[in-house]
Amino acid sequence: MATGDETFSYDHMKELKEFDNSKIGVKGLSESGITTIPVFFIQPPETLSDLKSSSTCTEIPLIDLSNVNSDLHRPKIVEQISEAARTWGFFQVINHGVPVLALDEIIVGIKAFHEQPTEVRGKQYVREEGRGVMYASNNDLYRSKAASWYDSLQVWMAPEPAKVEDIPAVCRREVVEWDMHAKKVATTVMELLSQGLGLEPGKFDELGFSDTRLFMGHCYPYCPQPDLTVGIKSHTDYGLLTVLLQNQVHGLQVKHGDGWVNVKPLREGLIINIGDSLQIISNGEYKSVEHRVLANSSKESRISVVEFFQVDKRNESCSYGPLPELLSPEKPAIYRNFTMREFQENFYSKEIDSKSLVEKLKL
Ligand SMILES: O=C(O)CCC(=O)C(=O)O
Ligand SMILES: [Fe+2]
Repeated sequence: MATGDETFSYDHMKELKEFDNSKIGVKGLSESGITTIPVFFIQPPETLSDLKSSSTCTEIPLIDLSNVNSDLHRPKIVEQISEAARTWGFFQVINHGVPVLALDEIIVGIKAFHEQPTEVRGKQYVREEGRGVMYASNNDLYRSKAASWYDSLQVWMAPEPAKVEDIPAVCRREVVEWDMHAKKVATTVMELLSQGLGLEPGKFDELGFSDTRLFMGHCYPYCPQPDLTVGIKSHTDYGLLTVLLQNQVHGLQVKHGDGWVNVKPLREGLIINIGDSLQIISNGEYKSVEHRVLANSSKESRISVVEFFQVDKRNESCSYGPLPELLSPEKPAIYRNFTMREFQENFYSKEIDSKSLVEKLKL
């Protein structure tokens, strides 16, 4: 009989370490056929009650990039994309130029990685956040109050790219190619976003917006108790821009107004979102918006491929802040500058959460 003592003797850290050392990830837990999730995955009541808040049936803006190089159509696309970045912080692009084959291959490659036999995967399980290749469950496992139901493969693409031979063979070519495709799309989008602020298209390229690139291949396996945990808890992304591709399994939600909006899987679509750093350097014009992933209740794993873009993280003392071109007596800076050192410290000191960088820098 449960006496209640278990609650008091429960050692969160010990349980986390046992799980981490088992190297099986949540994929392994899911495959073991468990019907109840370990206690350390159970989210606090405030997180759980918010999961029940209704999601509206609106959708994030959809932007067609087919005529992006036409003088006639470009201004309209600039307007659409900057409006989406100002009001939603999230949008989906189609006709972005990435071949359908490449979209399919990266999803298949990441799925294949996560679906290798547990022992094979376990040999590659390593928690080393700052460089090279990492495969682990919950990047912030030891920094968060409760764990979430996802595993990820993380590969640093720049400024110090992981050794190609360290990228798992099942998805090596796909990951390397994806970096190129994601960077191309991000460049196009950044040019449009720059124009949307009234700046030269090449402004963000000059700043080196893609000098730091982090690739992540997430897996959200079936969760037997999706009402007690999350796929990824609500957070904003820290960098400048994120490019995201998902398979056909639902789960991603974006905060809009008081509610959550489901980002429906759209074959051939790429999801783009504004990160905290871009909210700051655009002096609040573009919004970095909270998003989360629900724990997956479908038998098929949800796979997502994410690439984060940021200025060179090695420029530790370099200072970034609202672009002077955007400031005027009517529009003074609303954020102070930050250095990459500060950015890095903030990133690694806490669990992924909401707006911490933006809040911290607010004047
Ligand atoms: O898997 C997703 O759709 C979202 C992942 C995400 O938000 C992140 O990695 O920052
Ligand atoms: Fe995110």
